[in-house]
Order: sequence, then C-alpha cells, then structure tokens
Amino acid sequence: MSAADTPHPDENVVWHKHVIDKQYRAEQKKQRPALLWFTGLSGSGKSTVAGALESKLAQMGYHTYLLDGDNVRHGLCRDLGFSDHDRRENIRRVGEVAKLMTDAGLIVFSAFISPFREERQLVRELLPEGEFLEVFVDTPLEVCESRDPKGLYKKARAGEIKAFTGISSAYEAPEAPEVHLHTDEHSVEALVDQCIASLRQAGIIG
Ligand SMILES: Nc1ncnc2c1ncn2[C@@H]1O[C@H](COP(=O)(O)OS(=O)(=O)O)[C@@H](OP(=O)(O)O)[C@H]1O
Ligand SMILES: Nc1ncnc2c1ncn2[C@@H]1O[C@H](COP(=O)(O)OP(=O)(O)O)[C@@H](O)[C@H]1O
Repeated sequence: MSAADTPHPDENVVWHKHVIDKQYRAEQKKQRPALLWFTGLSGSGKSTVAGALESKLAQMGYHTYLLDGDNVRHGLCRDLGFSDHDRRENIRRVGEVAKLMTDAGLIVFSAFISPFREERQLVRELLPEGEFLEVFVDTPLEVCESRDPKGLYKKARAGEIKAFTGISSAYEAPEAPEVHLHTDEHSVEALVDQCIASLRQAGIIG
C-alpha cells in the first residue's frame, strides 16, 4: 500500500498526486529504488559497511543516500533521547524519510541500531514488497565492546550512560534478515561483496 492509499485521520487532509512520480524518477536514474536497513549493536559495523557499500555503488553509477543514526540525531531527531519511546519515534521518522528517498528513486542505506522488531517491521510495511532489505550486522556484544570506537561501552559500564543497547537496553535480533553479516569473521570488502550479491539476487542491481 502506498501513502496515497492510506486514509488520513483528518478527512480535510488529502493526498496530492503529482505528474512526476516514483516510476518516472527511477527510470530517469535507470535504477530500481530500494532501502537497505542496517541494524545491529553500537560498534557492530553498520556505518562502516553501509558507507563502504554506498561508495562502491556510487562508483558503479548508482544514485544513493546513506542515512546515519549519529547524523540524523544531530538534526531531524535532535529532540529524541534513548528511552524505548524515543527510539521507536526515531525509527518511525527515519522510516518515513527513507520512504520519501526511495520515492525520489534512490537506493537508500540506513544505519540505525533500530533495536525493536516491531518498528523495523513497520518500516518494511511502508514500502512495496521486495524494496526493503533488512541487513543484520551480527557482531557479538563482546566484539563490539572490545572495539568501542567511541568509548561509549566504557561509559555505559561505568554507569555514565543509562539505557545503553546490549547492556541496559534491549536489542531484538532479526529473525529472517535478507542479508546476514558476520563482521567478526569477514573483512569489510568481503561484506560489501556479500551485500552486492544480495542486491543482484533481489534484482535491485543488474
Ligand atoms: N544509550 C545509548 N544506546 C545506544 N546508543 C547510544 C546511546 N547513547 C548514545 N548512543 C549513540 O547513538 C547512536 C545510536 O543512535 P540510533 O539512532 O541508531 O539508535 S536507535 O536506533 O534509536 O536505538 C549510537 O551510534 P552507533 O554506535 O553508530 O550505533 C551511539 O553512538
Ligand atoms: N569486518 C568489519 N566490518 C565492519 N567494521 C569493522 C570490521 N572489522 C573492524 N571493524 C571496526 O569496527 C568499528 C565499527 O564501527 P561503526 O561502523 O561506527 O559501527 P556502528 O555504526 O554499528 O556503531 C569500526 O571502527 C570498524 O573499523
């Protein structure tokens, strides 16, 4: 179902259909839009792999955009913290933005912890069948903690950060992700190749 088909709670708010639509924009870019939704613990490698994948696809001539948790929280979601409620609202907003970007004909990557299955499923349902690919960046907590690229695990263990994912806040792992990455077993380059193969298999890139 598209947003155009979803009734608005206020009957005076109506959908405006424009002449230039998603199909037109995608054809103009000679690509199939998609959303690759990276999910995983802090330090699991979401930004690293999504960034390397975006670079590779951009070099191949695809039109892309990477939505990154840290960056979005500086602007669109700067009013949100890390309670369960705020994380759900964060993912709801990002899902809507990502949907608009696929509407623009882009191949979109998102790198958010997105800890809850229910919100990831809601984002999946925003898009047509086959356009949402869940990418589970499956890195054991011990490995993330030993990497600790921002020193946040150290702070969380010291009790300086409340509700830290994996320590004092839940992470619900995907049950059937389209792409399952093991960053403690493979290099970034190998993981990017795995994502490219999945994109080919899904018919998103040629
Ligand atoms: N309490 C707590 N728990 C988890 N992460 C925290 C927290 N406080 C700050 N940070 C930093 O915020 C980044 C996660 O933001 P997200 O928007 O991806 O989180 S969420 O999807 O809403 O759960 C996360 O970035 P990544 O390390 O890139 O995942 C952290 O740098
Ligand atoms: N195979 C790998 N894949 C991804 N990241 C890796 C890998 N091996 C080591 N790393 C390192 O792990 C860290 C992951 O950090 P980051 O990408 O910011 O994670 P996240 O966005 O999930 O918080 C980086 O310092 C990265 O260099």
